[in-house]
Amino acid sequence: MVLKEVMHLVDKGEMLPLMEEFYTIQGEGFHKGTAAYFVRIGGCDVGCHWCDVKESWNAETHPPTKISKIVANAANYSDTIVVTGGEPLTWDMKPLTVALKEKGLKTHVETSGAYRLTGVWDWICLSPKKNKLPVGEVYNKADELKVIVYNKHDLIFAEEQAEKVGENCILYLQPEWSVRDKVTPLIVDYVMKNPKWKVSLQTHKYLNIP
Ligand SMILES: C[S@@+](CC[C@H](N)C(=O)[O-])C[C@H]1O[C@@H](n2cnc3c(N)ncnc32)[C@H](O)[C@@H]1O
Ligand SMILES: Nc1nc2[nH]cc(C(=O)O)c2c(=O)[nH]1
Ligand code: SF4
Ligand SMILES: [Mg+2]
Repeated sequence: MVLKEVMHLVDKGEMLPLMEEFYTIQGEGFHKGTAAYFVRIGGCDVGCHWCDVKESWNAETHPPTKISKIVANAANYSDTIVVTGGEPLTWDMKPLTVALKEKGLKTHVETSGAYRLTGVWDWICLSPKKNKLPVGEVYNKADELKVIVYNKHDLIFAEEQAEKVGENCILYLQPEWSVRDKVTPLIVDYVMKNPKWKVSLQTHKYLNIP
């Protein structure tokens, strides 16, 4: 295919820069402990200094891949597909998610919400970032809010973000991995004092799985 054609298909969400795919256990949030197939889409310009997957940022380093291929492969592994990145909402998620739903698969997304919400989702994990706040309807549509805590100021940010989500949205505080020993006690104390919040850990990192 010529480059222009590929770029056009990526624009339409018919092809996506695929970084990696893997069958694992959802490590974080409400569905932690549940087997799922992860599809990691390249491209993100949010720029979190502690991001644990910086290799995802530059979309040009990840091959544009037809969604039909992604879907056919994913269906072999699990009935639950977690789309992550990078920032999946950089791209139009409608074609991918419609195709996954047509196969009877459950669609979950991990997103910062920094770009317009596209796609048909069974579960939306919104993890807002201070440097590029969520936009539009994602606050109302989020099933879980997962705020990463790097320092104590992030608890104030978490409360501000919790004001914006729907009343049934489940609220999580997750330690930033590199400072987990320092911030986990803060989170534990905060959750006991403010029990509308729950703790989320990156359990896959403790299990040594992807
Ligand atoms: C790599 S991001 C990709 C999806 C999307 N860009 C986002 O940030 O939600 C997947 C999840 O990992 C979280 N995360 C990334 N780096 C982390 C770190 N160092 N410690 C804890 N959580 C982290 C993000 O906040 C997000 O909830
Ligand atoms: N096991 C596992 N669970 C996860 N939950 C969210 C992840 C992500 O990077 O989006 C992730 C991940 O990378 N691995
Ligand atoms: S928004 Fe997500 S992928 Fe992008 S830098 Fe932040 S944690 Fe990493
Ligand atoms: Mg991860």
